[in-house]
Amino acid sequence: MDKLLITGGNRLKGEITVSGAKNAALPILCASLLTADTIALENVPDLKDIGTTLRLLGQMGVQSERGGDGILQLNASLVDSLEAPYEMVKTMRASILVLGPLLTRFGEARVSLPGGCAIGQRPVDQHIKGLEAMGADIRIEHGFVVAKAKRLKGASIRTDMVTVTGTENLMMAAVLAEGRTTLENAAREPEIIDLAELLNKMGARIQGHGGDRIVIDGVDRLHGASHRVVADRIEAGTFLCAVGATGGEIMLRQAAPQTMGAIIDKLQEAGLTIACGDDWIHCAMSQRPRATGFRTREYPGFPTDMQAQLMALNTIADGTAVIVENIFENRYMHVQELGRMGARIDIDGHTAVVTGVAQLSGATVMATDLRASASLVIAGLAACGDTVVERIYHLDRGYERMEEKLRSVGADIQRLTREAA
Ligand SMILES: CC(=O)N[C@H]1[C@@H](OP(=O)(O)OP(=O)(O)OC[C@H]2O[C@@H](n3ccc(=O)[nH]c3=O)[C@H](O)[C@@H]2O)O[C@H](CO)[C@@H](O)[C@@H]1O
Ligand SMILES: C=C(OP(=O)(O)O)C(=O)O
Repeated sequence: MDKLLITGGNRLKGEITVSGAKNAALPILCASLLTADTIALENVPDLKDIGTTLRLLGQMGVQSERGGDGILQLNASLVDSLEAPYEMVKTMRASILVLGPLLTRFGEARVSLPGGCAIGQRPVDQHIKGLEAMGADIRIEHGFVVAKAKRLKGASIRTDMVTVTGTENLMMAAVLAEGRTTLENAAREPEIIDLAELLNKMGARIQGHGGDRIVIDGVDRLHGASHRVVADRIEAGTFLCAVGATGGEIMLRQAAPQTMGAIIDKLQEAGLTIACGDDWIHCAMSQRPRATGFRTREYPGFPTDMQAQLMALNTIADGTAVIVENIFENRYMHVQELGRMGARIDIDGHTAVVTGVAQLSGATVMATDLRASASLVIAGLAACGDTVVERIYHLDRGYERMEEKLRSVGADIQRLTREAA
């Protein structure tokens, strides 16, 4: 298993190009199931989760090809399997996003229930409840969601909580349903807007995306389209936290600062100097970070996917920060590992109290999930001495060439491959 070896202490300086958003690209790839025409996608990041999704779609019969220009073409005219097997779903919960598209276009789907996960239970009951409201017959059989419907019918659906992939699944199901669907309490994340924009280019009739009430008028068929995936706000935020922790100055190119309001506000509170243009973010840090408490919330609140990274910054801040994780019940797996590097963090339920220390010390630590891994990298960059981050396959799920990007701005970080490790 690959590891990262980081020698801390280097200030970061230079330019990084932000990749396309994993969490926008995953539902968008699944949206290719909605039409027999070709979908052409620009800015799809090269990630393990993208590879897994392409394999999942491939075994259903979707053809995909990435051209020399980086554009990914998907064609779902020859779909001959309507099943998402456990082997794939277990490594990537977003596989549940094939459920809505398969059911609405083909009238049938068999998708393995996602397995247990390090950050919490993450049930899919709201996806199921919404599809049932649209007339689907859904059973849980042998660990699979088995769904059938002649043609889905538009419905008024209010989810019990705000769910990102739930909103995406139901939105994709509704585009080919008969009549109007209204999604109340919908998620407002930029990735939902990105998906809705692609679907509208394909001929869907969606309004209100970006708000908490999305109205979808079903159409009989969708056609091909081209789309550029929105920039990854979590990747960009992770690099900003890294500069906050090491000091220095970086320019992020091809970023989407307009999707990062809560992240930028908090990092400014922590002492970073940040300037933004339409698609760039410049940030500089020349002082010890200030302790910055926050509560994770649905968009436009502070994202849970940035909680671990901003916590890492707080471990070396001046003062004490109170952090509350409101979205997932078990998303503090990084705390123990940060503690091995000298961080002082007390957990009580959903609340973490972080008392900044003057310096972390490098250690061997284990990544437990995607953003936990990113927090350990940030801590390693700021620590004195060597840090080895093990099990970085989690990191590879969601960060494109992270160590190369960090090395290009002066970090001392290298990947130890299985043979070398
Ligand atoms: C691929 C993708 O986009 N993943 C993101 C998505 O995950 P994901 O879409 O899985 O997260 P949700 O927004 O659905 O989860 C929010 C909360 O609702 C609960 N819930 C959700 C659905 C449901 O049917 N029942 C239920 O109880 C979840 O357990 C969680 O406590 O949004 C999360 C919250 O911003 C992010 O951390 C993930 O990075
Ligand atoms: C939790 C995340 O992803 P997923 O929903 O794919 O597990 C994430 O991107 O931080």
